Amino acid sequence: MPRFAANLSMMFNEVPFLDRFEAAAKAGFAAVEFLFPYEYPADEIGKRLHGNGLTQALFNLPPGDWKAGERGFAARPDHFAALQQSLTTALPYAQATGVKRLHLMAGIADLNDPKAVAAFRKSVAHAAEFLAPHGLDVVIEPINPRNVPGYFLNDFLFARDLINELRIPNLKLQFDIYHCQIIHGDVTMRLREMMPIIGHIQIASIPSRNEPDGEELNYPFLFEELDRLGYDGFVGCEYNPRGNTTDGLAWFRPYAGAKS
Ligand SMILES: O=C(O)[C@@H](O)C(=O)CO
Ligand SMILES: [Mg+2]
Repeated sequence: MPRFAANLSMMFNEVPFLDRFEAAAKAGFAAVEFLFPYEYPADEIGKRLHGNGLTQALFNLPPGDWKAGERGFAARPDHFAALQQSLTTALPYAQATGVKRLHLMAGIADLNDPKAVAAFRKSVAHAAEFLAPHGLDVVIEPINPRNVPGYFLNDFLFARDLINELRIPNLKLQFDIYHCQIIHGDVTMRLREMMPIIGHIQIASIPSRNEPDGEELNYPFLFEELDRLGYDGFVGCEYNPRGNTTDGLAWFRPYAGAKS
């Protein structure tokens, strides 16, 4: 049975961020993820997480000025110092939560620009090397160009090839099913092929990015497929609830209370 993590950046927005840990635990989640914890002290995040008996599945390294449109530094030539600083900033949060993987965002850059590709390779290798002694994996996530126009990493095949070529043990793929379906389709075959390099999975309905209970994909089939493939990582619920978060959790009832 998949181990679902509530995404606290998108779910439980009925309450302030720090109260979403309790809301997720009460709804039956044993794990959580979120985009960024950096507005809050690391020890407060750790307290809310552990106080509610939750496991932290994932969060992102600092992306730069999000409101100004920055989406990470990894593929941006001349931003290596910012990338290094983002690793240092994230470390206390990783230690406070006990998370085992961090998402390294690529940034706005051109996948066809050799300088951006070289910067991305260097950043990915550096981040993995920096985080390895702390027991942390680095995950990279292809994102569809409708949601983030101009995002560098917009191709699952490029990400797969890079991971396979670099062969860094703690470098893995963040396979967001929502993005995969929009970019490429053929989700089940891609899950089967890429499973050996997958470090984290996320879900949402397509095209609306709501609860995974209808629209374009048959999620119950995909959840069974993850079991058949022996996936034992987390499945992040990275969706915008159609209404009240708890009212939209009928899809989750069969899985609520599963141990992390
Ligand atoms: O899919 C997404 O958008 C996220 O997983 C993310 O990390 C960046 O927005
Ligand atoms: Mg995602």
